[in-house]
Amino acid sequence: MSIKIVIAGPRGRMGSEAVSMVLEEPSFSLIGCVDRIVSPISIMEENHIPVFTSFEECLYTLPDVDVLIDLTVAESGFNHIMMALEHKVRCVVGTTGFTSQQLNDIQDTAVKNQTGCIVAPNFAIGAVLMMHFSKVAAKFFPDVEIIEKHHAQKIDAPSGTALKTVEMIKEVRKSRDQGHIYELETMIGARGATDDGVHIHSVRLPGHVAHQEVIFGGDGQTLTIKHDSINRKSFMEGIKLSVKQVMQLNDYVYGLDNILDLT
Ligand SMILES: NC(=O)C1=CN([C@@H]2O[C@H](COP(=O)(O)OP(=O)(O)OC[C@H]3O[C@@H](n4cnc5c(N)ncnc54)[C@H](OP(=O)(O)O)[C@@H]3O)[C@@H](O)[C@H]2O)C=CC1
Ligand SMILES: O=C(O)C1=N[C@H](C(=O)O)C[C@H](O)C1
Repeated sequence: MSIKIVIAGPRGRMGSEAVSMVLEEPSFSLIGCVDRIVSPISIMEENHIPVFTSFEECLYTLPDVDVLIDLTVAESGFNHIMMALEHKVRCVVGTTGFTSQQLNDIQDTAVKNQTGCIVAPNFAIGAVLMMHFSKVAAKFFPDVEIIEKHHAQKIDAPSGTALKTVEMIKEVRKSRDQGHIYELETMIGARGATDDGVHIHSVRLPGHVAHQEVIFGGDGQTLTIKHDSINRKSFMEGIKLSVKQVMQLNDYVYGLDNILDLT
C-alpha cells in the first residue's frame, strides 16, 4: 500500500521539487496539497491533485492522510503541524524559523498524540554529515564560528542548519566566550549572532542555494568543515527517507542525525 501524502507549500522552491519527487516514488501517493492561494499549476492539474487553501479543509476532505510534508514558513507551518498531530497525521517538516517554544510545543503534541513527527532543519545527507563531523571536531577544538550562505529570498536568519549545528556542538562543548575579552564591535553585528559563545554569520546573496562552513581554530591550525547544496534535489533523498521512517514512529525526532546510522 502506498503512503498517502499531502504537501504544504507546493509552489515554493522546495515544495515544487518535493511534488515531483513524491509523484516519481512508486511507494508514495500525492493525494493533495495545501497552498496559500489556488493558482493553476500544470503538474497538479495533469495529475488531478486537489489544492486546498486551508489544512483544516484538506483534512476534512481527505480524512485518510498518512503524512504531511510541510515546506512553507514558520507561522503557517506551525499551525499545519499542530493540527496534523492533533488529528494523528504524521509530519515530515523541512520548514525552518521556528522559535524554541514552537519546537517544544510540536514535540509535546507529537508525544501526547503518539504520532510520528520528524523536524529536519536540513534534509541533505551531506549537511547532516557536516553537522555530525562538526560535533566530533568540537570535542577537540572548542573555538568555533559558523558562516552560512543562502539565496537572497531566504526569510529566516540564522538558518535552521546553523542553529542545529550549534545545538549539536553544545552537546560536547562547554559554554565559552570566544575572541578578545575586551572585544568591541564598532559597528553593531560585526561579530554576527551568538549562541552559547558560538558566532554565526549569515550571508544572503543571489547565486547561492544553501552552504555552510564550520570553522574551528586551535593553536597554529584551523579546521574547516564545509557543505554545499548546489540545487534542491540535494534535499529530496532525505525527505524520502523521512517519510518512510516517520511511518514507523510514534514520537518526535529533531534532525536526520537521529534516524541515520552515523556510527
Ligand atoms: N529542511 C531542509 O532541508 C530545507 C528547508 N527549507 C525551508 O523550507 C521552507 C520553504 O523554503 P523555500 O521553498 O525556499 O521557500 P518558498 O518561499 O519558495 O516556498 C514557501 C511556499 O510556502 C507558501 N506558503 C506560505 N504560507 C502558506 C500557507 N499558509 N499555506 C500553504 N503554503 C504557504 C508560499 O507561498 P507564497 O510565496 O505565495 O507566500 C511559498 O509557495 C523554508 O522555511 C526554508 O527555510 C528550505 C530548503 C531545505
Ligand atoms: O531556506 C533554505 O534554502 C534552506 N533552509 C534550511 C535552513 O534554514 O537551514 C536548509 C538549507 O540550508 C536550505
